[in-house]
Amino acid sequence: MLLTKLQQLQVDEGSVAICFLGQAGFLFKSASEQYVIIDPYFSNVCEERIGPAFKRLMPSLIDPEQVDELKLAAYLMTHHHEDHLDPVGIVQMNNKAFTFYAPPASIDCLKELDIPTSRCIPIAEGDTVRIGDDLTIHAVFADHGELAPDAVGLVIEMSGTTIYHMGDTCYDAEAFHRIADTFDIDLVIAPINGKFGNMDETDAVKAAEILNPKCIIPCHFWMLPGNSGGDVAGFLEQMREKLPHIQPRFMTLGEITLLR
Ligand SMILES: Nc1ccn([C@@H]2O[C@@H]3COP(=O)(O)O[C@H]3[C@H]2O)c(=O)n1
Repeated sequence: MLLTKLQQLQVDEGSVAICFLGQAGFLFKSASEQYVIIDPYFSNVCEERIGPAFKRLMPSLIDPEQVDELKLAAYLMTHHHEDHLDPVGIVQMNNKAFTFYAPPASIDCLKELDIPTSRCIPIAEGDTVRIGDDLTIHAVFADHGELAPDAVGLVIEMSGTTIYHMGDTCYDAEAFHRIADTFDIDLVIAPINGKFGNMDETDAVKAAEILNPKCIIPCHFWMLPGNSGGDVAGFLEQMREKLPHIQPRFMTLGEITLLR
């Protein structure tokens, strides 16, 4: 149902539809009807592999098989942890007429799932990938520590907009200044869980001050009790007080918003 809604949505030139899938997962649709998915978490594999505190609280609103039917322009992953690279969901995608772009440890996981090498493109900080006329992906800094040394953030340019999905990262003012100097960012998607080295809501506000986007969407909250803290209300309050010129968009699960 959610995907039907997204497919029926008219996206005007110069706009991108952003659909929040929960945790760090997002699905983007451009005016030219290109779909890009990033870090979707479809299953409950974190509880199975890590333990009961990692049981998912929110249902997945999309089936991997349905996503497959969208004929994605790109399936992007910021790193290999299961809530970003869902091995259960990925093997349920039957046709797989799309390419994965992900850091090397993630590519290794895909190969273990028997995804052909021809469909796995490794990316690292500093890489740029152009896909057709209207989609460019830049792999940028992320610091997720020893848990995922090759983790990246991703800057996605599509339909005349620039979206920066920060991936899982700590706060690093110097690195964020470099990114702000390189890209004119419309939307930042920032983790706020404050666990396993990730930024919390205060860090996300400080990052927004440096990156200076038009709007910011918080993510990585309330999905897995063991790994999804995050004070959304505190984030919204701090944004209102400190950065009133930047629009925070708190998205509910399955919500679709238009970025212009
Ligand atoms: N006991 C644990 C706790 C956490 N984890 C993983 O560590 C990751 C840190 O951030 P993440 O990438 O959102 O996902 C976490 C778990 O997969 C794990 O594998 N075992």
